[in-house]
Amino acid sequence: MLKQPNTKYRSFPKVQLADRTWPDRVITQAPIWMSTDLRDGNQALFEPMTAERKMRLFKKLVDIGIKEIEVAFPSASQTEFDFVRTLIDGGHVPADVTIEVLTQAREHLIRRTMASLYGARRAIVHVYNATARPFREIVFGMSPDQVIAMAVSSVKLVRELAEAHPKTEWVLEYSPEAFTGTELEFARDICDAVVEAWGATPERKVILNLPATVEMATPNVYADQIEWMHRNLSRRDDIVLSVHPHNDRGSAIAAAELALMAGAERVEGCLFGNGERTGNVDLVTLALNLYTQGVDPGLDFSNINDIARTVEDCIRLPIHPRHPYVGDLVFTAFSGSHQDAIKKGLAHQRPDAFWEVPYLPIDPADLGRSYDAIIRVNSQSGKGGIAYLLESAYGLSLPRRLQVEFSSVVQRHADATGAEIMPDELWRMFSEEYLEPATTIRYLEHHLFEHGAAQGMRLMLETNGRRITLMGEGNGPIDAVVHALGGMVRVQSYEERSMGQGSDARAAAFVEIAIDDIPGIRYGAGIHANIVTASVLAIVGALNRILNRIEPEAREAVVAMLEKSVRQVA
Ligand SMILES: CC(=O)SCCNC(=O)CCNC(=O)[C@H](O)C(C)(C)COP(=O)(O)OP(=O)(O)OC[C@H]1O[C@@H](n2cnc3c(N)ncnc32)[C@H](O)[C@@H]1OP(=O)(O)O
Ligand SMILES: CC(C)C(=O)C(=O)O
Repeated sequence: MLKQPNTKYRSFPKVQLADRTWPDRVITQAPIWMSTDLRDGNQALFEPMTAERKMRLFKKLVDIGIKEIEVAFPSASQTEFDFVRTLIDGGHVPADVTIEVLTQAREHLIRRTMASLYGARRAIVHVYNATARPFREIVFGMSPDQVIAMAVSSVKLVRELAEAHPKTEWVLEYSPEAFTGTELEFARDICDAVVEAWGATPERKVILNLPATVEMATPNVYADQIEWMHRNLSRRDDIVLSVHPHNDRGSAIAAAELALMAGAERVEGCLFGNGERTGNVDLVTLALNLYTQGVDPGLDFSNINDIARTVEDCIRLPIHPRHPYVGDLVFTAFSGSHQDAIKKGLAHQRPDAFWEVPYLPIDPADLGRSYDAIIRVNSQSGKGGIAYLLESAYGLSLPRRLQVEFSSVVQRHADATGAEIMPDELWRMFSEEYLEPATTIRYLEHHLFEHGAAQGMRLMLETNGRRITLMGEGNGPIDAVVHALGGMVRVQSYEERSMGQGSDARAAAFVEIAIDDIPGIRYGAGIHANIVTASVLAIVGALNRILNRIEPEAREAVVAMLEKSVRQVA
């Protein structure tokens, strides 16, 4: 790259529009949407779509609710021409949908283009010629007046051919191609001439489409250009002002939004931003941006995954996993603080309240996406995401401090493997760590019985291959177990939850214990149909987890104390 890029590139000139009004405007209604997936999108593919794929995508666009669809460049090939004929002759165009086709401003191409449309109920004929100086001078070798004459004579020819076929409702669209690089006065003059040549009226408007054929500047400059045109076109009431942003600088969405604020009423683009080079503006993102501001886009993306798969299959290009609203990863949080906030936000969100879940600009359910995939766990995840996955996949809700304890277990595993951890893997780790820890002391069975005002507990365990029976009593089962264990165990916290519902319901007990003279506090968990059994399992589990972390001699000392308890009680 150059050390001094200013020797090769220069900044885009400002538009003289000191009293611009668009910065204060808010978009309050959806524009007219025009999909050019089957034309601009199609011309940007390794291989153009087959007629079958074009038809499939056409039907999907109709399902979404798009009412104006540019279906072909009929003079480019027989396939393109035939596709338009099939749509018309096969009766595939719904009554509320208008098909559109594109043609250069050249007589033989216009005649062929019009022939493709005869018999249509309503059709938009889209004529274009480039208007920027390099095109005028280098491509066409024409003066500005000659370029205007080219546009005007083409429009007159379309008008003449249209008038010869009055059964069709004809709409003219004109694009000064390369508008963003065209002097604004010249763009206005050629557009005014076209409007005049078509004989436009407020009832028979011309669509004037001002393309960012190449996105050349920041979006505010495009907005200024659109507002300038909006204010300076001589017959604004006879015009539907349309924009066609490309994404060369990556800001097509912003450019389209600012253009709407600046006076545009119609947007041309493609689903998920397919199109020449870096693509056309993405109609899905634009529409859903409106939706998240409370504006009905008039388009239906309730099953966005199905739309995405159809588009990918038709155009044979993948959608990026981080593409707004649709990418596989956009409703996913890997990092701990995001997971924590999303988990809390989802729990806090009421169905009838304004959407307010941190990090999620839209409710994934509105797009037919599931919450399950929102949180995923890898080495950057924290306790919140881990807890969310265990709860959503297994109905297991962990106490907060247990979440902290278990997340360090998960963290070690994630660091070692470097991979994402799926819910079944999390469950396996949780089971190994808490439900089936390596055992010094094995639970066999217990009997709980009334013992006067107290509860008595006979607890059978196995240590070193020997069965021992301990007796205890207390003011409840937990107290009785602690007593049976000789009082060396102190319960720091106890929580129980239910897992599942009805006859399948099980109890989950979580106990946090400490042992006298042994450092560390550990959780144990027990899951069982019987809550007392779950609690006993949790205490024995926690005991084992502590014993697993200490020296063998200390462990033996604890076991010896237990066996001593047997003698004392028995
Ligand atoms: C920004 C856009 O997306 S514009 C749409 C682009 N899409 C397409 O081009 C669709 C596929 N194109 C094609 O199949 C062919 O280019 C055709 C059928 C349209 C034309 O083919 P050809 O007649 O062989 O011309 P070619 O492709 O070489 O185009 C260059 C000629 O078109 C002229 N031209 C280019 N754009 C226009 C225009 N909008 N209006 C009038 N003439 C034009 C050029 O000046 C050049 O003319 P010249 O040969 O007299 O110098
Ligand atoms: C023909 C026009 C609208 C076009 O595709 C462009 O300028 O990008």
